[in-house]
Amino acid sequence: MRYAQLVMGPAGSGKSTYCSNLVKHAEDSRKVINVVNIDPAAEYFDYEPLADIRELIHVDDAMEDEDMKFGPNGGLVFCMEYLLENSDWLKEQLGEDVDDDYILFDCPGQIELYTHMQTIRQLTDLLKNWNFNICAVFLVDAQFMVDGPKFLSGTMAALSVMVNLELPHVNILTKMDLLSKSARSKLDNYLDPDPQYLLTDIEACHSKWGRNHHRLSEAIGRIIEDFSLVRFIPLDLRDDENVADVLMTIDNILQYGEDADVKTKDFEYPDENDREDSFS
Ligand SMILES: Nc1nc2c(ncn2[C@@H]2O[C@H](COP(=O)(O)OP(=O)(O)OP(=O)(O)O)[C@@H](O)[C@H]2O)c(=O)[nH]1
Ligand SMILES: [Mg+2]
Repeated sequence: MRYAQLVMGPAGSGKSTYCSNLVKHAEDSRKVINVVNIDPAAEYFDYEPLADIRELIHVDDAMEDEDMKFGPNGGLVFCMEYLLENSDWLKEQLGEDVDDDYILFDCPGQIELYTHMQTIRQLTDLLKNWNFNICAVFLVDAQFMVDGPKFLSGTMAALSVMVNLELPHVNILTKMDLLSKSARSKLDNYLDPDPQYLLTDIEACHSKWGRNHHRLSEAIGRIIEDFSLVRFIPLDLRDDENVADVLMTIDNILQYGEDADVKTKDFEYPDENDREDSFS
């Protein structure tokens, strides 16, 4: 078996940073995690990718094509379809089917790819055929979740990804280090889902939505709570224990390491004092 996290989320939600931090975290516990970049428009990430879609096709290739004349979003969709048509390339880049391979797929930030288009789903079907257990990991910037209406809309976004991909799924709130104390405590109240609290908050925002759709918001909140549909795990990358917990949650879902000789590499533990207390 091979293992994959499909790391998704809106633009700038912290996908690439999450990937590079997980690689470092794994190194600290003498494990190997690789990252594959499948964002054809990626400009910056600080991990060494196992494979990089930009070597197959770059979004500029699609945009600069005289006949196609794509804009950035159409170009992205074209590139993802091109990747699927050239899946042999990806298969070769992923290498031999080695037991306990662990790969993060750093995805593009256009959310429509996950909420209603089929390309990512087709990609996951391919990965399943190649013996991968996959966990969908959906990242949302915690700063966009700290008031009632935003929390509701972030929850609905996560839900549409879950419905569209039908994969084992984890939602993560990123950039927890940027929240103020008061924002953090507000978020804690939402995370322990209490639709009533959320509703009161939505109403307190005096939004037209809150006034006109009180019962709808309440119903959505209740459905989400009753069916335990959407949960978010907060992640502060500065906190090693938090990172380890998140990774363990995902590994349990993937059934990674259950009966395995987990792949390790010789690695010298850094001196505790040398560790930087920063998120990257
Ligand atoms: N403070 C803080 N900043 C973060 C964290 N994660 C990411 N960032 C910053 O947020 C910005 C976007 O992070 P990326 O990791 O590039 O986000 P992304 O989701 O890969 O972005 P796209 O690929 O453009 O969609 C960068 O400036 C990061 O340094 C975090 O946990 N804490
Ligand atoms: Mg990125």
